[in-house]
Amino acid sequence: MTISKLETLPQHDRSIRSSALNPRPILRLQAMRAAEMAAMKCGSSVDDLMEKAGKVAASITRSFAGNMPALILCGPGNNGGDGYVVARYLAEWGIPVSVAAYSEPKTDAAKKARSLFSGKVTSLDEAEAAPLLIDALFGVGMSRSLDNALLSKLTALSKAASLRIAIDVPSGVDTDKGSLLSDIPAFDLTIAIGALKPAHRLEPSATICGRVAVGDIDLTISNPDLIEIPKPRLAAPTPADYKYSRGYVAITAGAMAGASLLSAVAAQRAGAGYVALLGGETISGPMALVHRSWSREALADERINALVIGPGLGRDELGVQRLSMALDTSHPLVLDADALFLLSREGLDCLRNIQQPTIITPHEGEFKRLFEGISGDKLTRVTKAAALSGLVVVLKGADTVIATPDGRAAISQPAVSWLANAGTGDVLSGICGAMLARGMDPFDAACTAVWLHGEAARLAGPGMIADDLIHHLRSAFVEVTVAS
Ligand SMILES: NC(=O)C1=CN([C@@H]2O[C@H](COP(=O)(O)OP(=O)(O)OC[C@H]3O[C@@H](n4cnc5c(N)ncnc54)[C@H](OP(=O)(O)O)[C@@H]3O)[C@@H](O)[C@H]2O)[C@@H](O)CC1
Ligand SMILES: [K+]
Repeated sequence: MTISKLETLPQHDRSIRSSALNPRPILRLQAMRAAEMAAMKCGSSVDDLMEKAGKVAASITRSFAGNMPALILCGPGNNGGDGYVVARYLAEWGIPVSVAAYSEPKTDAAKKARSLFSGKVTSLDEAEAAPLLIDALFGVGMSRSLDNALLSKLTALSKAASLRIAIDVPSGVDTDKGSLLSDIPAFDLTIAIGALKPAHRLEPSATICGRVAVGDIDLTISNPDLIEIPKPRLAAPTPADYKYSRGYVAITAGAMAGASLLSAVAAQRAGAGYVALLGGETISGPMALVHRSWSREALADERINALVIGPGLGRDELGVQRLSMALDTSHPLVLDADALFLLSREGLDCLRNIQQPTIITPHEGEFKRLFEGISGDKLTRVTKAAALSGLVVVLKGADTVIATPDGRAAISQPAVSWLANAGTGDVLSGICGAMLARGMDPFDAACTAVWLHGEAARLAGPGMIADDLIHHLRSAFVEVTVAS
């Protein structure tokens, strides 16, 4: 290749700096029904969809459980219909299968599916336990708690089984809220029909679901407003990059040295080219960390691409002053920890002048203090909080939910429970800062940060502390880094 040809190679594409591979949509009941209707407009009947649903569920079941004899519990609606289709396929494949019905099928599609299954169907009372229990009682049409007789039968059959699989959602969860309508047993695998639902990712139902596999039934889902936080792809620095082009993150120090240091080192390990601790001269840390005195001039530095404030800030007068000065800048912001405490004390009105991209990362307690009047399930609360505050809200937890003021939202895959310890939130805010500083919009920045944080925790494993997260952030980074 000649030099002139080399020079005409495409420039570094900024879009690849933050692209994710096909996020998986999460469909609430209404969106699920809409996708079903859209499929029908394109020529699929409910029978077709049920056939696909049952076939893919049977196939996933066989991969998961092998030839284990199965007992399938079928309800009156289309979830029960899926169950009859699963039964037909498993029987065709030579797997011993018995079916017990809660009641006769009530929908046309379920009646047809029932009629095509040539095996015996007993009443639920007569059902005998099998090594594999398949729950096709109720799916997204579950409208109330299970009656006591049904609940105790389900519990007994579940205890007697070696493996438990739920079709679409476990019978007894609220599909949109992720709450439990009854005290149901946990499953080893849930086969989500067509797409994930909030119940597969929100607690407590996410835990009840066990592992989740999505059974594809060829639904077309465009521009979902709710997604699962995807594995990101981050471009490696190019030869043209230099420290400031990779992002300058300023971390505000304060009363508690360790927390702001954790946040700063996390920002460094999350790829920021330049990280400065403002106002934390006495704090040690890596030699590559820059220490700058707190001053209006330092804060006004136009090279700053993201300002993190809150970890270790303190709740005293100094903290209040620093927060107020930070809010007066035009830097993209990450507000966490003590900044959130002070905001809840001073009132959300302090945020009225904020125009720049801003992420807040409360845990449940901070969220409740900040948004006192907001109630409901986690997804609803975070969505309302984002609309009310005009900020990207990251409500942390085993099921972290991120929402934007314009109504988009994302839920994480279940996080490892070892993450519940001091300092892990400080690390997350530093990673958020690094992602904002590399120019991502705040929703993508928050999603990427939560993914990297969760992956670092998974890699760190049992007994991890916040410092270990920073160490494992590098390995998490390796997994998502693509050549530029
Ligand atoms: N989306 C798709 O594209 C596709 C979806 N498919 C499948 O359809 C499922 C949704 O089916 P669905 O709408 O018929 O509702 P479903 O969950 O079977 O339950 C409704 C029935 O249960 C009853 N019932 C409710 N709660 C109860 C309780 N506690 N105790 C007793 N009864 C209770 C309720 O009675 P009612 O409230 O009307 O009195 C009604 O009779 C979905 O999850 C997926 O598996 C695929 O087949 C095709 C493609
Ligand atoms: K079910």
